[in-house]
Amino acid sequence: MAEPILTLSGVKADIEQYHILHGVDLVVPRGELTVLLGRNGAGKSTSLRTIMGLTNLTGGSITYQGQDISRWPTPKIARAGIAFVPESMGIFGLLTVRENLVLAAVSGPMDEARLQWIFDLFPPLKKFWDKPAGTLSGGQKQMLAIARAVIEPRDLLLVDEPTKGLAPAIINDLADAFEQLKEQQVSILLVEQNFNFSRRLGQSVAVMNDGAVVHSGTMAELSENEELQQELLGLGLGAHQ
Ligand SMILES: Nc1ncnc2c1ncn2[C@@H]1O[C@H](COP(=O)(O)OP(=O)(O)OP(=O)(O)O)[C@@H](O)[C@H]1O
Repeated sequence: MAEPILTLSGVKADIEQYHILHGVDLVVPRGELTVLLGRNGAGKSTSLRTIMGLTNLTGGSITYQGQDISRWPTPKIARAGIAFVPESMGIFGLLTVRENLVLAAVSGPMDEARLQWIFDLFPPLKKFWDKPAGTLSGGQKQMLAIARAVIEPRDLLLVDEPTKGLAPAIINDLADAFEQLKEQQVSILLVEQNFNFSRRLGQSVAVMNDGAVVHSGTMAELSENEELQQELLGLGLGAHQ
């Protein structure tokens, strides 16, 4: 396994009076795509938010590129190179695709070579460059949200359930784009519920249940073991969704 870019050790987090994360242990290897799976309410989104400093960490530690970022404020975490695409995507519907990307490039004008790289990853963004983002399809909006996150170089990309509500053909386009990001050794932590999408892309996998990671290993191992899938994810034998 590659060296870790991010390590969560015994991470606990509360939302208001509720204890949501009960000691999350998670390793994200550098240059790989790691999938965080688990049923609804297992704590996947809360784990991403806690990494970004958006949810109150009450115990344990988060180490990123050798630094303890557990108590860092969110802007400092973002500046250190972690990009976050929340489930709500955070794009501006009334602004054009171009304007959405211009606003995301906070350090200065967009880099032309990087923009070309983004167009290669997500061709619809070039096609709809001057269209309001609100008129894009669900999959294209997701592409724009990811493009905003990587319009400037980032070391780690956190993406929360990009396939949610998307048609199968669009999910396939999105998987192709993630394949390309993977080929370029971008470190990615992907929260997902769609097991077929996850197994196609994931190298490492962690499964959460009730606020903790209950399994971690290679995706190849989980992908081959239907009993383990049934036990951890409640997937019917041979019935992958
Ligand atoms: N704002 C909140 N107030 C109270 N409880 C919350 C809040 N947000 C999340 N929770 C609870 O925290 C737990 C974990 O939620 P989380 O969204 O992290 O789960 P998840 O694994 O991402 O699931 P999903 O796929 O449904 O988003 C759930 O029991 C949820 O009800």
